[in-house]
Amino acid sequence: MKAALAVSSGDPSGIGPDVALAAWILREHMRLPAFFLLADAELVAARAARLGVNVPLEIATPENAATIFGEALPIVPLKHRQSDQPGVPLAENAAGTIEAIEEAVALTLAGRARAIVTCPIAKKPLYEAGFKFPGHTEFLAHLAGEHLGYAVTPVMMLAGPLLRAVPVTIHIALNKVPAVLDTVTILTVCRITALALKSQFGIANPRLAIAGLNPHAGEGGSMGIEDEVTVRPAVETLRAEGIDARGPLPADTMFHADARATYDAAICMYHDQALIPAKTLGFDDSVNVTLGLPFVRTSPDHGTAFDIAGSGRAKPDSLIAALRLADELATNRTLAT
Ligand SMILES: NC(=O)C1=CN([C@@H]2O[C@H](COP(=O)(O)OP(=O)(O)OC[C@H]3O[C@@H](n4cnc5c(N)ncnc54)[C@H](O)[C@@H]3O)[C@@H](O)[C@H]2O)C=CC1
Ligand SMILES: NCC(=O)COP(=O)(O)O
Repeated sequence: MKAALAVSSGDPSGIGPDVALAAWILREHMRLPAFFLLADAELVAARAARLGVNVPLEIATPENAATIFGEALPIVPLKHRQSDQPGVPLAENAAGTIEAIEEAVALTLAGRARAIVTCPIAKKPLYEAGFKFPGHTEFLAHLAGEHLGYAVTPVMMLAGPLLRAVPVTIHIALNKVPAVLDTVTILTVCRITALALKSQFGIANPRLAIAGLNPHAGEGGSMGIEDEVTVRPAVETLRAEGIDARGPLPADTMFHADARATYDAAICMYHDQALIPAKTLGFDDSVNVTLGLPFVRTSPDHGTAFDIAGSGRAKPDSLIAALRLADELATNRTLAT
């Protein structure tokens, strides 16, 4: 029997517990891979009662979770307790939120879990509790780097049926993007993306469409120089390496259907350039994947949705897509090694 996926419960005041419970209820109908939830079991029980769903919970180990999964939602309990206050992010819950992510990584690296699926975290309560990373992506890269003994460059990909989009810069203020963006970073992100598309997504010759930074990809330098000075040299180097890369392309005409048919991933220069088209085209079924790690990590594309936590309105679709994609990528990774 395959090991189960490790699901970190995210900010417990958000919809992580809601969508995990809903996904478990749909496990047979949606043919979901087995997963266990790293969580405070009492909080999950309280949330299930609040939502009025009848989900048997069973305290599990990573090893027996896959066996339990058909009959009960396996909970691998946290050391830290968490308080069930949907919609009210609490710094006091941060320790458990961080523990769940760290434990998911440790279990996956030890081969005790198949891959990691993270439910959403809100950054602010974590920062208030001293968390130093902009988001999961950077934290997971840090944990992977500690394990490997060298720095890891994580790459965020939003993967959906209609679009794969990769932001080169991630969680930074827009006014910092031009200074942070450089040719080497674009090259690294594109190489990691091309490799992952081949080895994990089964695309033999991945085609990358690389966006410019400025309107009209800089209009020949008259609307900004970064497209010519920073992006174009990266595209030329990638092409010289045999990677099918095009750009810098005007971002505004990259995402309509005919344009999307010409590439396998859009490489974007900043967070919203990638995430706006990704979430517009597939809010319910896109998945946030971190490439470049020594393990598989996926996540729903949405955030904590504090406005609907505990109300029964949270849709589990993106978590379901994340569970499926984690299972598929873990299989492909195993086959590749
Ligand atoms: N992977 C992660 O950990 C992510 C965390 N976040 C964090 O989430 C927090 C809130 O972010 P927002 O920008 O408000 O985005 P959000 O995705 O949490 O919510 C945006 C809107 O979409 C709705 N929504 C989100 N998920 C839904 C679902 N599954 N079913 C039905 N409706 C849903 C919400 O109710 C809200 O109206 C922030 O602190 C952000 O940092 C945001 C994205 C990803
Ligand atoms: N907007 C995407 C996002 O914030 C998710 O980031 P991460 O927590 O997966 O790094």
